[in-house]
Amino acid sequence: MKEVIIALDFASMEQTLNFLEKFKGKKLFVKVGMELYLQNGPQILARIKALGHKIFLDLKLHDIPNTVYGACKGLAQFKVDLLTVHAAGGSQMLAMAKQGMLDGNSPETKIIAITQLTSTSQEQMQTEQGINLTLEQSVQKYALLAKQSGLDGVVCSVHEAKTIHDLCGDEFLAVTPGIRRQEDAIGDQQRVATPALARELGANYIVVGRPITQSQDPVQAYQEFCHNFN
Ligand SMILES: O=C(O)c1cc(=O)[nH]c(=O)n1[C@@H]1O[C@H](COP(=O)(O)O)[C@@H](O)[C@H]1O
Repeated sequence: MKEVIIALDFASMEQTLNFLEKFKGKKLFVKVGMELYLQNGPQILARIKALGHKIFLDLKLHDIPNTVYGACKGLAQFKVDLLTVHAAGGSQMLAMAKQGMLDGNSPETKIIAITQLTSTSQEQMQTEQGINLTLEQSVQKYALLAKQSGLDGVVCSVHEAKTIHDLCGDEFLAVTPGIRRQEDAIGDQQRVATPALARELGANYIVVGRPITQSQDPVQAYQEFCHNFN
């Protein structure tokens, strides 16, 4: 299944609902990240769900295992489709995230791990995080850790998607942000790719924010991303 996920990086519920209205009832897969969730709370999830959209809840949880377990157990009630945690939290934290979701009775929520953010370059990773690997190796290491800890996939850039499937299997999800068409501004992203390259390298989902949300015609931009990815 290949789908375009729209990142709803808005501050308010009103802005979000106005944006979604433009799609005239089409069922979408949308991402609620920290900007929207932290200012509007869980009610934003209920509102979006009531419209029939699938939800990727991107909270990038990263804490001690017991705390992440409790957060996931609590978040299970919202029955989101995807949830993010940071692979850097370690194998025990990753396993406890999954366990929390199961104990909260939402086995259908897939948990995926952030490997290296698409805004991180290899040089920055090596100098600031002190990781003495290539970026590709670091992403692979985190992907294997996530897989061994029972997670459903990872967030990575398109450039790492193929090796992740080779290493972890085709069922293991590669969810890829940092998607830009030739004409789009790159902004704060580092490891970017076009939707066509994402298709070619086997990404399961592409996550697209500003090129759609800031577009003059978001519906048309969304359709263009879908067309080029599918
Ligand atoms: O977890 C994410 O979704 C994520 C991980 C990552 O490595 N890079 C990344 O850009 N994202 C998210 O993907 C979206 C990308 O937005 P744009 O750069 O506007 O397309 C944002 O909502 C980011 O929070």
